[in-house]
Amino acid sequence: MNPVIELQQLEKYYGTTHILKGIDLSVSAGQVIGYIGPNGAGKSTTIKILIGLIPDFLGQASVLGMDVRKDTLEIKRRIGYVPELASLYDSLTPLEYLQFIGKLHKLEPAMVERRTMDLLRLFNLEGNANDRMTTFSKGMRQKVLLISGLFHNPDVVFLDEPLSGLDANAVVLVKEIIRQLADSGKTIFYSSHIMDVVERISDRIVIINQGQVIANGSFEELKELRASGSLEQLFTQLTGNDEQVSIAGAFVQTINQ
Ligand SMILES: Nc1ncnc2c1ncn2[C@@H]1O[C@H](COP(=O)(O)OP(=O)(O)OP(=O)(O)O)[C@@H](O)[C@H]1O
Repeated sequence: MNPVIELQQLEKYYGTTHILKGIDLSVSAGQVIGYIGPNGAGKSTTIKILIGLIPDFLGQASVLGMDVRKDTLEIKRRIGYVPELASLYDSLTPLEYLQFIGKLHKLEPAMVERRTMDLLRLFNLEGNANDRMTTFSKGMRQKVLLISGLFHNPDVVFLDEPLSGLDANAVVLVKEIIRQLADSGKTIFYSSHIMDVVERISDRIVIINQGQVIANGSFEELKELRASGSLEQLFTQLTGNDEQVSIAGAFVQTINQ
């Protein structure tokens, strides 16, 4: 089966800073890929390249067999993207915003209205459908972003920190949505810092560090790299930051001086 997402020797410079140093990755349909790494490792940059937001990179990147440099519009039609920082048109209401998203995807207006209300209700936001989003909490905004990224039923979904700001019930709901989307054949590529979630819902976990893939496999396979119990422990060991206790001690000592 052809890969749904493929990266070959992906490199990215910002100015003279080498951020991605040759990422190779191949993802099949129906997989949930957890793409993790330390702050600043290049996760959002990789996602932005895959969705066509960053065209200047080296190497090859394709989504659904299409070149992300050339087939930008067709790719955008078939993917969903939930960005890292809530960049919503705040002065709109969720109803207005999702109608706007529906128009961008050329969806039928009556269906857009019906789907909007149904999805807002499922996220407990039906009472806020006509409120300006300037008044929304972080989690409420994140829910609207999640709905807008999935609204047009995309084949491939890119989620950058999708659980940011969500309460425990919403986290469980989003995890289940991700699982059920993948079970129905959709491909989910997401980054997150919440290791126990990544551990539980990913078919494959890809860890990047200093611009390179340092681990790529199921959680069971990754565990064989080190004799550690959890993904959190494995992550801190592999990314060279397993001195958090002494760093925390130094931090507290510094503010006490
Ligand atoms: N537009 C930009 N111009 C210059 N440097 C950038 C730009 N965007 C990102 N960077 C740098 O590229 C590196 C990777 O950033 P990126 O946002 O991809 O990291 P990330 O892995 O998503 O991090 P986080 O976990 O903190 O969200 C960082 O060092 C960042 O400072």
